[in-house]
Amino acid sequence: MQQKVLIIEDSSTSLALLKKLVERAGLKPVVATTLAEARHIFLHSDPEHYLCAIVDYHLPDAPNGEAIDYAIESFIPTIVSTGKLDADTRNRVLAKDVVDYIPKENAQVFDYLMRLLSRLEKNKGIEVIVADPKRQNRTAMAALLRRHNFITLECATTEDVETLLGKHPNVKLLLIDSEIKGELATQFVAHLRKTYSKETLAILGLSADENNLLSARFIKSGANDFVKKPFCHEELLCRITLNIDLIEKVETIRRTANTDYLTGLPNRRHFFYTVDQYQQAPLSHQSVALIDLDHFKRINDTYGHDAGDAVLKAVARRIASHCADLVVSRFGGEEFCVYLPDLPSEAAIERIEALRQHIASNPVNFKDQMLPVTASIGLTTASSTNVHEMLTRADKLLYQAKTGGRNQVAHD
Ligand SMILES: Nc1nc2c(ncn2[C@@H]2O[C@H](COP(=O)(O)OP(=O)(O)OP(=O)(O)O)[C@@H](O)[C@H]2O)c(=O)[nH]1
Repeated sequence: MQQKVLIIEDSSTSLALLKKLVERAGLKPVVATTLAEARHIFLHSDPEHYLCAIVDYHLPDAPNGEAIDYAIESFIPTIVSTGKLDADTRNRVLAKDVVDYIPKENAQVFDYLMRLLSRLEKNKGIEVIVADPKRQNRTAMAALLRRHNFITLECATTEDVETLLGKHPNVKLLLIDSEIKGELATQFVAHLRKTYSKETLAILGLSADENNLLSARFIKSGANDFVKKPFCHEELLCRITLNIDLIEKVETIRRTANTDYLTGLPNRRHFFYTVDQYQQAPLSHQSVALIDLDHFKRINDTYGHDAGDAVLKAVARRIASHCADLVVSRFGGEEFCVYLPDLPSEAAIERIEALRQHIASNPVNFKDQMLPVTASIGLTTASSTNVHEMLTRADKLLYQAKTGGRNQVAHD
């Protein structure tokens, strides 16, 4: 379901701009020009359907931020838009439990709002651990993070942090107080870094300690950042966003570097990395299948390059679904590779023969034309710790399958 954004705004210029921005972010704007109208609209709504509200500080029937209180009380993460930017208004806005505030009618700020909306959307899938020995601190911090749509997990000891990290592989951020119970906080951060890299888990140290050396000690032990208590919410959230943005950028780069751009399958580089991971443990069986589409040039020549691309994508999907438990890769051009760890030879042969039949019996629909596709496959079941040796054997067998008439599996 498309997420909604409640906009409470009486200026028609700002309203038009906000609506456009919300739509551009792929969200559905729901508009009210007064607090009364917002109450009416929201009466039959489910807060769960709203990503957030963007609320004007000053409205005809709510001149002093009453609409902000209403949105917050309705459990919607609330962003305030305000024409006034004086310190008093800013402090009054931030004293309410808002996500953030944006000054109105400033093009750069609207760019910031776009990023904020996208962040709120992404945060819904991000788990954060708040590790602090004091329950009151934990609760306040978790409430602040939930306002930004993060999923929060709380604990008081280093032992519990490790248990939570083990149970929740999607945790991207750990906020750890220097007074955490258990191990010394900085030592514990260094210990965590043996398992969790800076690119997968951001660790942010917090401390009320007057000792100025603590920030450096946290960072040298492997923390991504440090914030001194008492902290300004705005600064803390900026730092959290910076660190999480960085983790996501690294994830994107890693994904791109390991994925074939056309089919979305893992690429050759990822194949070798994954096989290497499997080979770290002793394996009683290993097989490698090289799959090459037959007369693929003809498809390009007859139906065009787009048709060729569509066939490659369709075959990739079939291989991926048929071999979901195996290591699959597009090696390049019209060649794919499947690595079968721990499958006895007979089972591997059966599996790959079934894949060949699956490809051959499902022509690809391209613009309502059914394009027949077959594949020749070379399969070696002679296990070796050197996967390159196995690939050379599979390649020779593939050649046999081609010269033997195509649309067949040749195995040793
Ligand atoms: N559409 C499309 N074509 C590609 C892509 N990569 C490689 N090709 C084409 O795949 C074709 C491979 O042709 P050949 O190596 O002669 O092999 P073939 O026609 O499949 O013949 P056999 O393998 O002998 O059955 C070439 O025409 C390449 O241009 C791609 O990403 N998209």
